[in-house]
Amino acid sequence: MAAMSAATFSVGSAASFGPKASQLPQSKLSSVRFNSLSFNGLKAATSVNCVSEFFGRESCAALRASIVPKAQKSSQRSTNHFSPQASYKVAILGAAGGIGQPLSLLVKMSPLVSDLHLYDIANVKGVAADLSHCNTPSRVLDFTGEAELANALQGVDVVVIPAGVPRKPGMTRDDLFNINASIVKKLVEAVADNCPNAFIHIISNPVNSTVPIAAEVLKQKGVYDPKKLFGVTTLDVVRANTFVAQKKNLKLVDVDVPVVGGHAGITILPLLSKTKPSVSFTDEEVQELTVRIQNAGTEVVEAKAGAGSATLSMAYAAARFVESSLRALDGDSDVYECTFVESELTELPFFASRVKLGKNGVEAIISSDLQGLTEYEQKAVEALKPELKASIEKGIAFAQKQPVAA
Ligand SMILES: NC(=O)C1=CN([C@@H]2O[C@H](COP(=O)(O)OP(=O)(O)OC[C@H]3O[C@@H](n4cnc5c(N)ncnc54)[C@H](O)[C@@H]3O)[C@@H](O)[C@H]2O)C=CC1
Ligand SMILES: O=C([O-])CC(=O)C(=O)O
Repeated sequence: MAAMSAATFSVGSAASFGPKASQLPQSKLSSVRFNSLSFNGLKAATSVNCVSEFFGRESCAALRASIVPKAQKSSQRSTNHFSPQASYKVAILGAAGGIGQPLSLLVKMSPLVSDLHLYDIANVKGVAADLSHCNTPSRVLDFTGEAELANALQGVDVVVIPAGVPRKPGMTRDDLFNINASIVKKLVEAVADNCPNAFIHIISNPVNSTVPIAAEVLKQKGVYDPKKLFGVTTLDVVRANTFVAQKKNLKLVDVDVPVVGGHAGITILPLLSKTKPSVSFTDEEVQELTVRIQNAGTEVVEAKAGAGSATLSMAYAAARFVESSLRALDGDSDVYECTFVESELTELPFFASRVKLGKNGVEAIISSDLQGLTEYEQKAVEALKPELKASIEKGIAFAQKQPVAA
């Protein structure tokens, strides 16, 4: 156990056992890199099994063998091992919450993170103390309350915002607007003042409105860069991949389903016809899978019966999006994710789709995803637009009614 927890591996060392990223199918890239996070301290044995899906048995045997000597060596160190790759600062605002805590743990495992800033209005000190004992590269700092918010954001490259209230059974995401709109507005004002060049990942619901609020705040502050503001919709892709793999009996790591539109009800639109690997669905399967993916958040809210909404799967999805952003910042030119961004793909000002990420944020919006759709998908794109438009306009109107202090 001690040896395992002391094992230290980097993305680079895992990758060197198998094909280069450019040799892997596109659909595998995020998962490869994301799975390799787990080499940086936790669950080494399980991860080796998982990664053998990509790297093959021989490579994995070599990898497994190499765990032991590295682990033995590193167990003699008394302090954290700082990897030369770890160079990015990540701030999580709402870090003590249901999403914030497991997300902080997953980001703590990233070999690309040098500093992890955990901010919340309460209870974050203990979370940070606990997390700081993990012998992975990043330094963990805690910040409590508004007075410490500016410090939490100094020099930060990626800001993740899961702050706000979650749904209870019977509520829509829009029912969270009255509380979460103000929370997001305040936090993004601070981001604009303290780290205006950071990538901003908005998790707080309703994402279809909170992202437009954030954009408006950044515009009012004169620092809006549409390429760096993201609504996190990765969980919709994660769910679509899981449900499709289960339904069609496919290997999970192979499956990639783009999900477009927004992040609420019918605005969540999985493009099943674009599933990779190519797979055919009956009309009934399309209907059943689409509805399940659209209602997956509600499925969790109901199962939790008043104790909140998705936290663990959301943390997993958000950590994947953070890692993808860090890889893009680090110069990886092969990073694609679905996300809700300013877009010209439709007549709406914001739309979720696959984008290519680069050092400066969104490098390209993958417009081909909206071409060659089935009739069902075309109709669904048209059907989601009125609701998405209303949510976007609601967010913009809210932010314009309460302009930020200069
Ligand atoms: N984008 C997506 O796919 C998903 C979004 N969500 C949303 O994420 C949000 C958070 O969900 P949970 O973590 O489950 O809620 P939670 O209630 O467990 O945690 C929220 C945290 O935010 C903190 N907070 C509240 N006001 C704050 C402020 N002004 N500054 C900093 N921190 C503040 C709270 O103290 C708490 O620690 C919700 O709005 C939820 O709807 C949840 C799942 C998926
Ligand atoms: O359903 C919710 O309220 C939380 C959420 O956005 C999701 O799980 O997709």
